[in-house]
Amino acid sequence: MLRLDGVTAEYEAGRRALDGVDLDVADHETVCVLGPSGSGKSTLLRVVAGLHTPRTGRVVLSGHDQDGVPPHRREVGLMFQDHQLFPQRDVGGNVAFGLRMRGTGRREARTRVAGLLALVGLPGAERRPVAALSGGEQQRVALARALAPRPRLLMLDEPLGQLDRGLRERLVVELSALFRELRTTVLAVTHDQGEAFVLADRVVVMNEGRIAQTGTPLEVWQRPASEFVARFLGFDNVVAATVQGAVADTPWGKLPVEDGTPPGACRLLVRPAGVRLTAPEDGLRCRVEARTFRGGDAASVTLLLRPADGPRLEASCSLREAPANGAEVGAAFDGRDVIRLGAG
Ligand SMILES: Nc1ncnc2c1ncn2[C@@H]1O[C@H](COP(=O)(O)OP(=O)(O)OP(=O)(O)O)[C@@H](O)[C@H]1O
Repeated sequence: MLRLDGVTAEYEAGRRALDGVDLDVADHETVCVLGPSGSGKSTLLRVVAGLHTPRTGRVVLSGHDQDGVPPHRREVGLMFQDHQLFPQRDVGGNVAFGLRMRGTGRREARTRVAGLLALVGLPGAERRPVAALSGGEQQRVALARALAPRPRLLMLDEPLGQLDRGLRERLVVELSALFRELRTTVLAVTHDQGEAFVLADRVVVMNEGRIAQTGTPLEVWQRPASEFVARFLGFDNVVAATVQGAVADTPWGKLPVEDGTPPGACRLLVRPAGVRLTAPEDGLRCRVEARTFRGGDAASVTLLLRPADGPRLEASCSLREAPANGAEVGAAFDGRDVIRLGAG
């Protein structure tokens, strides 16, 4: 459906916003682009939409090279962070805009607009002026407008950026169901990992204009390819280590690693879920330095452990088992959560 081949893009000569990006998006796939601010996520969307001309490389949509094809001929829907609604039209007029351009009949347009407004949590808002909407409401109207013409490729830049948490959580689940139902191909930029996890068939993590890793959300969370990806996902237990056989020598002592882990000096990630609490004498002896509550159904607590030697260690445990601040505990390690990271 979409292919980028060695795409580089620059706003100023010599400073690459995209640097040799290769990416394939299959029909009906939802791909989420994640990455820190300035890593090139928006530029990627702009290049695909035809709003920015790449310096080198190709953008191919449904087998057609898009070189020289203007934005309105690309059959892509794009929703920006700053949503750009038409202030002089009411909500219904905004959502119906793309439908009118495509000659959709009045009755069908009305039904579809009503359905989309209900979906984004603004049922019956057709006649409201957009100037009277809050930022979050405007964002929902922009989303409905981008969805209305059912574009073959829908691109969203932080689609739920300004909404409050409860609404985001509800909308993201509905969006994911909607994308599946409409069988739209989606390329979405988000900085919210939870959102990417729900929406994406595949995530692309970007760093300084390059793709640092791509894979299913599970693959990327379970096996971050590099220290950059691991830290971007919020993992802090990353240390220098030397792997030999089924053991890694680390500042926390000798840790088990999975069979087949390549030997040698490397950076090593210990996922907090793989740190099990024991009696102090049965593991690496640590003091509990801080506890952070993570809500949700499977309420869990992140513990910051201070070993006598070596850097601090994050562990997670259930609320019920959480030891008190200052408690002495032991830490034991599960080799399945001890991961050798690649360079880069
Ligand atoms: N209009 C512009 N003029 C000059 N440089 C720009 C322009 N837009 C983006 N850049 C630069 O290109 C690089 C990539 O920016 P881009 O907006 O694609 O990143 P991003 O990952 O979308 O960031 P954010 O998450 O903050 O939106 C950055 O270094 C940025 O400073």
